[in-house]
Amino acid sequence: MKVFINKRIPETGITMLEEAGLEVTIPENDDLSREEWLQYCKNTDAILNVGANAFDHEFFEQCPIVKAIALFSVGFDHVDIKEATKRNIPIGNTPDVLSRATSDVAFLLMQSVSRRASFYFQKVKDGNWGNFDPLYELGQELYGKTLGIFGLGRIGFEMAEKCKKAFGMNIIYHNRNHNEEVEKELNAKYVSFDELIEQSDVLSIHANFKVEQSNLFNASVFERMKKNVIFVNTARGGFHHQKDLYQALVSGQIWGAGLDVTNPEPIEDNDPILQLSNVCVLPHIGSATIEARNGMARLAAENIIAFSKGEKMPHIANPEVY
Ligand SMILES: NC(=O)c1ccc[n+]([C@@H]2O[C@H](COP(=O)([O-])OP(=O)(O)OC[C@H]3O[C@@H](n4cnc5c(N)ncnc54)[C@H](O)[C@@H]3O)[C@@H](O)[C@H]2O)c1
Ligand SMILES: O=C(O)[C@H](O)CO
Repeated sequence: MKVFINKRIPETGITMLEEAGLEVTIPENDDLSREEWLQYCKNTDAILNVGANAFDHEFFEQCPIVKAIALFSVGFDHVDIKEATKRNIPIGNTPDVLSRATSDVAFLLMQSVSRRASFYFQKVKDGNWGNFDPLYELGQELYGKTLGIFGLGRIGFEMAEKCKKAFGMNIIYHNRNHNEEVEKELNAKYVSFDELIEQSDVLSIHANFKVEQSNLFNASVFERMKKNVIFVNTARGGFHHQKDLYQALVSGQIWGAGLDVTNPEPIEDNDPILQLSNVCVLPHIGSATIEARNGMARLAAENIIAFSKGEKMPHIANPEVY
């Protein structure tokens, strides 16, 4: 069986595939245009995909030979799941192995913004250490504050747990369903969306993205948040309206923002948000640790190998395919 991988992944995954007797193709140039990428996809049985290439109507029409797709990500918002399922194509993903690393980044962004760390680091790099000033660009402490989690799944839980342990934060959450275990374990309280945005001192997004939720966090939501709120998004940039977020930050309607994901991605070079002292932006590095990336490679390879043996993929985004 032929497997196309569009970008090199940790060796462990490639070795697993080769030892399973699969024919692996990885292009020399791994920065493929859409056309080049489609060309490779047309000639393969299975795809191990790194990145946000859209598996949309065009893809499924042009690549009828593809029988299985293993994503090198937990998120699958770039895949038309209905269409894949209709065509009996299992879509594998990589849950759990990146939850710690991604929640670490949410925690890091929260702290970086609360103490203006990236702003001050830039000043030092610019040779502008500055004099001790009792009133200049002060941070705020997180002890005992309220953390609101939007989407309390695997990553949201780990973020809530860290914030509880490190800062004794009160946890409120809004999710598709109640999670009684989490309520008991972290003394977390389920709230409505309105309560979440009105009561949080830190609001951290961890839901999986669907296009219907584009720009859910927009001007009308930012204006109802607390003035001291730190807005953290490590889920998908599509959840927030980038210009409305800028306005809310620059007008002091909200206190700060930590973003590992932006809208659009990559962020535009001239996005004025990059000039603000109350913002920290990272280039989508949630899962960028050796441990998480090795785990992702292993899970993605397990998915492809299971498929090649006629077995169910063990980590799957569309279990209804079986
Ligand atoms: N920044 C990164 O590098 C990075 C890394 C990994 C994952 N992610 C993102 O994080 C997301 C979450 O990953 P996970 O493993 O925790 O997923 P998960 O499925 O375990 O958790 C998502 C939770 O969000 C809830 N949810 C979805 N839509 C909602 C809505 N409209 N209202 C309320 N709750 C809603 C779901 O019920 C679920 O409990 C991924 O889908 C991905 O987009 C980003
Ligand atoms: O969803 C994920 O796993 C990350 O965002 C990497 O794409």
